[in-house]
Amino acid sequence: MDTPLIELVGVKKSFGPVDVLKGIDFKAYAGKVTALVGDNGAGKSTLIKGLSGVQPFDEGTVRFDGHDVHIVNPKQASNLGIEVVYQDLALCENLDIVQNMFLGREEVAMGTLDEAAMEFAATKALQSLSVRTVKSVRQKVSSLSGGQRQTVAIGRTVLRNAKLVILDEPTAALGVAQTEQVLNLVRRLADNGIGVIIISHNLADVFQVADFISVLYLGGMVASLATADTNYNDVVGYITGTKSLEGAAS
Ligand SMILES: Nc1ncnc2c1ncn2[C@@H]1O[C@H](COP(=O)(O)OP(=O)(O)OP(=O)(O)O)[C@@H](O)[C@H]1O
Repeated sequence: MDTPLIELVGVKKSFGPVDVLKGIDFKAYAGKVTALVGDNGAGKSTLIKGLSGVQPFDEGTVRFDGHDVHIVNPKQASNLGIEVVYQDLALCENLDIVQNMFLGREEVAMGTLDEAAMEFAATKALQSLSVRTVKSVRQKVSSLSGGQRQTVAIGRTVLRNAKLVILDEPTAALGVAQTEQVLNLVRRLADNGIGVIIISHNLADVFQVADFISVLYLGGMVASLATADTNYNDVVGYITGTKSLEGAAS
């Protein structure tokens, strides 16, 4: 297998006396979708916050594209090409799609915003994901559905030339058809060569979209599996702790 795009070795994080991540090993690959699953409180968000520099890890090694890195703030993560799409999506309702996709990184030409260039780049980013559900990139976000909003947030990561996109529960608030759309989008992100980590409580989504499944249980990584080599019941067993590390191909 290729060098992992991201590799964690022995990563730890504590809050006071509480050990939340107890020496985690984890890998995710370019062009692949890796699902990170685990029950409430297992440590998924803490792992993601460490990767995105929001809440740096206490100990352990982080390798990005084969190189040791120290991600201590979000800017550093972003410079490496790590983008997180949080559940709240961080979109501005009163701005249109282009404005949201360029938020804080607007292109300027001769002292004014280069609207044409931004519109072109936003359209191109959405086209690279074969997005057909958005009528106009000048639509306000307030007029978009939940699935379309996810599309905008995911498109923004493409525009930022992300190498690793982390999606926190991207389908949690969506109905069946929109979930399908977003999962297709997740697949296309990976097909474009981007490494994708998806956090989800919905195992049907996980089995549909993920190439690999990593299971956290009480701050430990109990299984790292190829989706093709496992099944729903086993993954539920790892999540609930009824199946142990033994037998896990981690
Ligand atoms: N800032 C903090 N201070 C103290 N404890 C924390 C802090 N952040 C997280 N924790 C604890 O760490 C544990 C893991 O939390 P985390 O949010 O990473 O879990 P999670 O797997 O993302 O759960 P969920 O699926 O509910 O979002 C929990 O027991 C939580 O209470």
